[in-house]
Amino acid sequence: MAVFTPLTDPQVVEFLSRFDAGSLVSLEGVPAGTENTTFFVTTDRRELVLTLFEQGEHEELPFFVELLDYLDEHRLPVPGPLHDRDGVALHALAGKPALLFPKLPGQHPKEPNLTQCRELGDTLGRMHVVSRHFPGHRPNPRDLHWLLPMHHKVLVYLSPQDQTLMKDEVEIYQGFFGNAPDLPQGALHGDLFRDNTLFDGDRLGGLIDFYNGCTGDLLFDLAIVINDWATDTDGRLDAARHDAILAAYQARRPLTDAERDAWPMMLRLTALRYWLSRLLVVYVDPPAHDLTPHDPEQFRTILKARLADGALPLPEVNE
Ligand SMILES: Nc1ncnc2c1ncn2[C@@H]1O[C@H](COP(=O)(O)OP(=O)(O)O)[C@@H](O)[C@H]1O
Ligand SMILES: N[C@@H](CCOP(=O)(O)O)C(=O)O
Repeated sequence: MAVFTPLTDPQVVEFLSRFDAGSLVSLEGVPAGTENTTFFVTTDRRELVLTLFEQGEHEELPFFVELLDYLDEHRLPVPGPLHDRDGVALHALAGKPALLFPKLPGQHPKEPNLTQCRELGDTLGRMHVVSRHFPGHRPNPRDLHWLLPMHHKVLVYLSPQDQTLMKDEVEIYQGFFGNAPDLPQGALHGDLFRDNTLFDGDRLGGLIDFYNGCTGDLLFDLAIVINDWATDTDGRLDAARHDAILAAYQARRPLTDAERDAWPMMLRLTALRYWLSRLLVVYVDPPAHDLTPHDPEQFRTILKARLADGALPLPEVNE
């Protein structure tokens, strides 16, 4: 159960009174969240989601509001936050920063089919076309600049072989990305796993949970998607899902030559990024609340599979 901050009906009634969103009918805590407190709020006019921010840098919340507003204005399927009658989106509730969102339709796909993969690739491609012009700025909090200092913190918990694997990988990324290949930049989701999407059947209802959102290499976002959406249980790439996502993505935004060169390395870097962030949660900085952490091993397996197999050929782009 992940309602870290309970709310009463009168608190929510008072909160809703600032918005043109109708009157409270029901309030339901959402068990699925892992970082923030989420409620489904039904009013006599619409279905909403109320998020209370439990952790993270609260001063970064205006960036997320601007990014979601921007993507919503460009007709991407994201929950554009509701603004009150004075135009303000971000408020405090029960002492926590709070945002109200439209409730988007659908469920998280566990085993996405090829139509869903195409939808996702198409939407991410559209998003990256518009996000290149997003004026905001937030450096990627999980890129190589983060890997470099943070990987030292977990080495002591790893077997000698895994220590070597992690150290060697970070050094290789430093050599490759340190020489700064010229990769297209823009705003990223930063964590676009299946459980941060909602599908209503084969229709993409929305992309949610933008709190890893940042600006940086667009390729980083795409590699996270492929490692989560197109990987089999043994960590190896699933060619059909891989091709469906990448063909649809590239129909919107073909990869540049520099991105094609960097692709195998970016798949490895983003796999290690999650191996490391999950190890940090398990060994170094466990959450205050009692939730089962994600399994770091899954991303070690993915990294080893990318090393053994390399990347699959990128599908041809139809001009
Ligand atoms: N706009 C939305 N529309 C529909 N469901 C949502 C929306 N936002 C969040 N949810 C639901 O709430 C759950 C938790 O939200 P999320 O932002 O992922 O929280 P956390 O960051 O704590 O993991 C999601 O898994 C999803 O089921
Ligand atoms: N989706 C991630 C969790 C978010 O990553 P973090 O670096 O913000 O902790 C996962 O599956 O590990």
